[in-house]
Amino acid sequence: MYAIEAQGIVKQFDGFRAVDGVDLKVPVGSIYGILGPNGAGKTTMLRTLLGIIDPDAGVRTLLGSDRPITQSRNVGYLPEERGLYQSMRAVDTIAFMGALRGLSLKEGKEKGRALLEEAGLGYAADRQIRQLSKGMAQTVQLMGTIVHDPKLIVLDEPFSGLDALNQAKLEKMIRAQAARGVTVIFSTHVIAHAERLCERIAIIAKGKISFDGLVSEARDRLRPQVHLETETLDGIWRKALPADTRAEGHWWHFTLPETGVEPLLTALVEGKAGIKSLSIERPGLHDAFVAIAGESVAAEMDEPIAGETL
Ligand SMILES: Nc1ncnc2c1ncn2[C@@H]1O[C@H](COP(=O)(O)OP(=O)(O)OP(=O)(O)O)[C@@H](O)[C@H]1O
Repeated sequence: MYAIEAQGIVKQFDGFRAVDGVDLKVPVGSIYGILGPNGAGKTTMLRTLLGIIDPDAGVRTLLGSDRPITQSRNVGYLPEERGLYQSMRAVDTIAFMGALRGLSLKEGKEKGRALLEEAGLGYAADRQIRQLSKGMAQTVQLMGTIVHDPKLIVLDEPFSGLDALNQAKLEKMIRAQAARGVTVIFSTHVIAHAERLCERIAIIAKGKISFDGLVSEARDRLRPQVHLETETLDGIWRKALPADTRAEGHWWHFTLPETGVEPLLTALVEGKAGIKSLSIERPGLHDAFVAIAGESVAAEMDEPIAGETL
C-alpha cells in the first residue's frame, strides 16, 4: 500500500528539466524524507505529486487517485513559502486553514485551541499573528496544516527557520502523526533531520533520484570502519589486518573485512597484539549520502550549525 506512487515524472520550465524522470514509492504510514541541495527539484516534485502542477510526462497516484488534486481534503501541505494574515488571531488562522480543506470553522476553532494548548501555546490563541515570534507563527501554520486530520502530510523544508526547541517539537509532532498511521513526507537539505526521523528517503540532485529506499539500506552500502589500538606494534597478528589499513602510532584504521570481526579478534588475541581499544563504527547517513550522490552534491547540503538541532 503506497500513499504516493510515481513513475517517470518529468517537469520542465522553458526546456529546463527541474524534475527529470523521477520514480518514487512512499509506503502508507511511513516518515519519508526527500533529501537534496537547493535547486535539486524537491519543491517542483512535491507540487507535481500533489497535483498543484501537472507533469510533462509520467504517471502518479496520490492516496490511490490518479487525479491528486481531488484528494486535497485528505492532504495537509506546508509550502516552502510561509505566509499568514498578520492581523488574524492564531486560533482563527488554524480554523481558516482547516476550512480551506473542508473542516467547519467551529470545529477548526475547537481543535485549534486544543492543538495550541497541547503545545503549551494556549496563551497565544487570541493573539494576532503579528504579535507572535517567527517560530510560533510557523508552528501555527503547521497546526493549520494538520487540523483537518489529513491522511497524508507534505512538508516542504519544515525545519528551516526554526530554532532547536521548535525543531524538536516539530520532530515530535511528525512522530506522533506517523504513530497514528498518517504518512508524512518532508523535504530537507539537512541530512541529520532525515537520519533521525525517516525510515525511508529519496536522494535527489539535478532533478534525478539517485536513491529511494530504507535509510538502513543506504547506510549498508558502506562497510563499517574499525579503529584498533594495540600495545605491540609488530607480530604475526599484523597479517590479519586488511591491506588498506592506515597506521597511526599504535592505532590501526581499516574497513571491516567481509569475514567479520571474529577471525580478526582471534588473530589479535592469539598473536598477543595486546588490544587496548577497539571500536566498530557503522557509517552514518552523511557518509552514505556522499557515496551515493557524490562529494560535490554533499558539499552543497547544509549541515546544521552546532547546537542548532538536538
Ligand atoms: N516556476 C518556475 N519557473 C522556472 N523555473 C523554475 C520554476 N520552479 C522551479 N524552477 C527551477 O527548477 C529548479 C528546481 O527548483 P525547486 O524549487 O524545485 O528546487 P528545490 O530542490 O526545492 O530547491 P529549494 O530548496 O532551493 O527550493 C531550479 O533550478 C528552479 O530555478
